[in-house]
Amino acid sequence: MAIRVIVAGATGWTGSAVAKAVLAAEDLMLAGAVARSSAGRDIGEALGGAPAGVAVVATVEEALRAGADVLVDYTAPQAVKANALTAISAGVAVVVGTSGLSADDYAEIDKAARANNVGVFAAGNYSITATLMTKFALMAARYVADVEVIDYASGGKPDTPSGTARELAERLSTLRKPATSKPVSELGGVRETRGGAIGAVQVHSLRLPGYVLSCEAQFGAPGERLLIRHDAGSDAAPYVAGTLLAVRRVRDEVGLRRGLDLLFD
Ligand SMILES: NC(=O)C1=CN([C@@H]2O[C@H](COP(=O)(O)OP(=O)(O)OC[C@H]3O[C@@H](n4cnc5c(N)ncnc54)[C@H](OP(=O)(O)O)[C@@H]3O)[C@@H](O)[C@H]2O)C=CC1
Ligand SMILES: O=C(O)C1=N[C@H](C(=O)O)C[C@H](O)C1
Repeated sequence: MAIRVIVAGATGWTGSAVAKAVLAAEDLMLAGAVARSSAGRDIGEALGGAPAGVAVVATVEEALRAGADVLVDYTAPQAVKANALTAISAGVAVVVGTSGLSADDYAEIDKAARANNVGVFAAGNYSITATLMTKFALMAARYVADVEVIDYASGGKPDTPSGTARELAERLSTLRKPATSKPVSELGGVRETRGGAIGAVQVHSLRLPGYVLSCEAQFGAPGERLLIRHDAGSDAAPYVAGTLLAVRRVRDEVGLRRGLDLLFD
């Protein structure tokens, strides 16, 4: 039987690519589409194609009324947590694409998922090459103590750091050896220029026209540096396959799992 999928943010840059892929996949069924400004329209037509027989609704609560197995969220940082908790409390598994959630937010989502016997999957970045960046950086962190993360995005990105950088810093923190640089708290001058700490890793976010989203882990050792970097282009296609992989696997476990690499191996 096809997996019934609701896409929240179905008219957006990423959500529209995911919704089209769900409509095209034989083992998936688009059970709902959420977006406020297109509410009432057929999602196929809203995306510039043939009618799909699914009306866009303004909220996840409304979409859940038709029944679903998995909610995919590509909305906005201020909407994603409530959407995820709403789906979880209805017993529906969740794939989180939207960025902006903190470690505390994820702990709350995990607790709710376990209480409701539901699976949740989240990845700061569903692209395969971005996931490889994280994997390679985690490998390097086993051998090199000093690492900082730099996050580049367009000026309009509403959250900082990016979901990609946040997840990378959180995961590097789990392997982090003591840094050799002076502690930020002991520095004179403008301390904010040293970035913000996520776990044990300093993260620096640049917001400039010309970037889509890039993320790099910079490792330093005496006399040398290693740069591991991912650059996203202006097409949402790289996120689709990873998102659908998570949709197909999210109901296999209870509670939250984070990082697309967990599904690679
Ligand atoms: N993990 C990953 O690999 C990736 C993560 N992202 C993240 O996904 C998120 C979305 O990015 P992007 O696709 O560029 O965003 P867009 O702004 O292009 O699209 C957002 C979509 O969500 C809808 N939306 C926004 N707010 C709400 C709300 N409160 N309730 C219901 N629907 C809402 C919008 O429609 P309307 O305004 O009409 O409601 C629109 O359909 C961002 O946080 C981004 O960082 C993006 C790409 C990859
Ligand atoms: O806001 C975006 O555009 C993107 N955000 C994601 C993030 O916050 O890491 C990743 C994606 O490359 C695009």
